[in-house]
Amino acid sequence: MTATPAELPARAVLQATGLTCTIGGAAIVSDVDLGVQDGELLGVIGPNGAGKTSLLNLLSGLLPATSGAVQLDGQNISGWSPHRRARAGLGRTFQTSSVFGELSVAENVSIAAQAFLGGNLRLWQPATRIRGRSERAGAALELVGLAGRAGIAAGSLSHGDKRKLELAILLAGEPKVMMLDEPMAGVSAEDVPELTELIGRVRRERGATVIMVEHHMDVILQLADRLAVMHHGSLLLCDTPQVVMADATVQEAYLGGAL
Ligand SMILES: Nc1ncnc2c1ncn2[C@@H]1O[C@H](COP(=O)(O)OP(=O)(O)OP(=O)(O)O)[C@@H](O)[C@H]1O
Repeated sequence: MTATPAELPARAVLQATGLTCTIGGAAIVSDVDLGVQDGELLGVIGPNGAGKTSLLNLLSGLLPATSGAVQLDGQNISGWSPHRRARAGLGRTFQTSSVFGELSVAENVSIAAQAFLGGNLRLWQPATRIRGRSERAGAALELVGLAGRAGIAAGSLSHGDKRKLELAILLAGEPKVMMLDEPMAGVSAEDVPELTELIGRVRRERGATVIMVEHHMDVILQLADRLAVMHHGSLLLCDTPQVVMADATVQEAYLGGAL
């Protein structure tokens, strides 16, 4: 009997299989099987040192895998450089802010849009390419609410606004998968709700597929469709937030530690 669409497994845009990284004899990520479905927000949680950032680094190619595979849209991208993975649609932000402070807000986003459209940053460019670049950059800045501050130096933005700019930079590259590494890190408590709302809006308006590492449980519970729990480099559990939060092993893993 043919399966109905509802019974068919959802399509994983990004799939890790047996992903392992051993450094100096220690497995910092061990045999992780994890798929991110089209349009979902997958939260990655776990105590400090559990391997969350290392998992993102393995997916984005910044850390070489000892074994295992990564597939993007069904294509095996294992062994590809970080740059090639980014060009193929794996976008990434980092725990620490990574904007060019001397450049304007608009220039920061323009560079990302240019990289997506291809070509280099030479002065002479065909008018269509310049238009495409500035339209993409403008739309991304509009979405994150920074269009009115496009001309100011990125370095003069508040930490929360720098995080918004990083999102705009990511969006301008139109990634298939957005990987956010602790987007709330360093953001003041009063800016957290606005940034949380923004990530939710980006998902709704762009249909974005997101993997997000975050320690703020209130944020992750508000945004995530599923939660992957890392512990000592292994994937402890991946399920709905309700199932994960009720799981005795997860609660034990966190006993005495910050979620
Ligand atoms: N390049 C590396 N060389 C050696 N050890 C590393 C390297 N990168 C990470 N580790 C180790 O791997 C473990 C996992 O680190 P990772 O940063 O991935 O954890 P995390 O879950 O993101 O932690 P946090 O929540 O504190 O950011 C840690 O013990 C860390 O010291």
